Amino acid sequence: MTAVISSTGLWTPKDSVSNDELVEAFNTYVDKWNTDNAAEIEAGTKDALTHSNAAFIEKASGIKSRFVISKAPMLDPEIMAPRIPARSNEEPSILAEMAVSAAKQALERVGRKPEDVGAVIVACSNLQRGYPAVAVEVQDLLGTSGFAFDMNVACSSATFGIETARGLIAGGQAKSVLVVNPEICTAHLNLKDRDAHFIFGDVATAILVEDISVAPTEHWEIIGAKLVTQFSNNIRNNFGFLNHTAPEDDGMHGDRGKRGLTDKLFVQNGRSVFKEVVPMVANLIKGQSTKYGIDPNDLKRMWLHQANLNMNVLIAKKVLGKDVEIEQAPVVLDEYANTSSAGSIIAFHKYSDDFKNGETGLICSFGAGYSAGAIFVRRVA
Ligand SMILES: CC(=O)SCCNC(=O)CCNC(=O)[C@H](O)C(C)(C)COP(=O)(O)OP(=O)(O)OC[C@H]1O[C@@H](n2cnc3c(N)ncnc32)[C@H](O)[C@@H]1OP(=O)(O)O
Repeated sequence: MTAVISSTGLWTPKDSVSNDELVEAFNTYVDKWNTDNAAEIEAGTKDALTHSNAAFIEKASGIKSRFVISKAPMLDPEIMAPRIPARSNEEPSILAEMAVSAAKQALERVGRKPEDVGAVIVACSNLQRGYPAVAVEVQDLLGTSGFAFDMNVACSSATFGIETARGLIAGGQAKSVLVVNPEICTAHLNLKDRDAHFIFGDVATAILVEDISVAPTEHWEIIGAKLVTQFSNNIRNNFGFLNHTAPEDDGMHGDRGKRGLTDKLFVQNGRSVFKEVVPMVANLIKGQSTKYGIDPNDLKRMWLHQANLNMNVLIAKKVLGKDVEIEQAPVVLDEYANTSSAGSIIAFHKYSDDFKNGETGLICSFGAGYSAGAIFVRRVA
């Protein structure tokens, strides 16, 4: 039983926010906060907030802009957050809607009918509710058969989802499995946190994983995959269903995070993440390449997780033993920022059409957990 990747899909929000726009809003918020708190700052009981800087953002991360679902409120210094109106239970939920848009594109690209899909996995960092599973709603909206479920491995949700789909196919549960990654990362982002306000964007991706017996002639053979996790608090978000039960935490308004920022949103020690995740991922890629008898230099492309450009350049250098050419490790985070699990899939979707029969590549995710997933693929055309 061989599972292959038959197709991918991408849904991008129409609005984009540049670093300059984001920084202007942030700095206006900072000036107002400092004015409102001038007495405490003067008395030394509060620290003044510091301006952000667009040049720093691009240099430190490689990010130039991000696509977002709710632009105006994010840039309103009085709000500094997306505003996504709640929907009634009779309307499709926003996460399901985004997932369906990406999934439809993946299906249409290979002429696959929804009813031929036997399983849907919604694999993403932030699920919008406890239950029913968003994936079951996607199944209903698309009209797929079989079953559906949600899973979350943060930034590695898509690669773990692909490998889970492969397992379902091997176990005979389905011949055609849709893995979808709707990511509204701006909603878990603290736009008042200077260290992180620039990091994330919104998007949805889809991957169609199929048994070779039903797959199109042109597809991506999965040579092999490896998943790893290693516990770390360096990327953490304490949002969850127990928040309102914590007596010491004043419900959702806990203020225990790094530098007094809310820990019910994304918080990270970016420097530590950088230092610890780079060797973890480089060793993963090198170890698996050896196992499959592939010289990493023969990989035509590595579609790496899109969190930080400098991090990707360093990982590629450790793996290849030399500086990487941009075509070999394409960048989408300049335009999309960090879109968590979707990042490496956007790169794969946008930069894979030039592959010829037999050429090999690597989809690789890494992030919170820590978690990392490496999927080695070979083009069959
Ligand atoms: C879903 C997921 O993918 S989870 C995310 C996974 N996370 C990652 O992969 C993160 C990897 N790490 C990173 O990307 C980087 O560490 C970054 C971009 C977060 C930060 O870059 P760094 O170069 O490490 O910056 P660092 O936080 O050390 O700050 C360096 C300086 O810039 C300053 N700085 C921080 N933010 C800003 C800002 N917005 N504007 C201006 N200056 C800033 C800091 O105050 C610091 O100043 P100092 O040297 O005077 O103390």
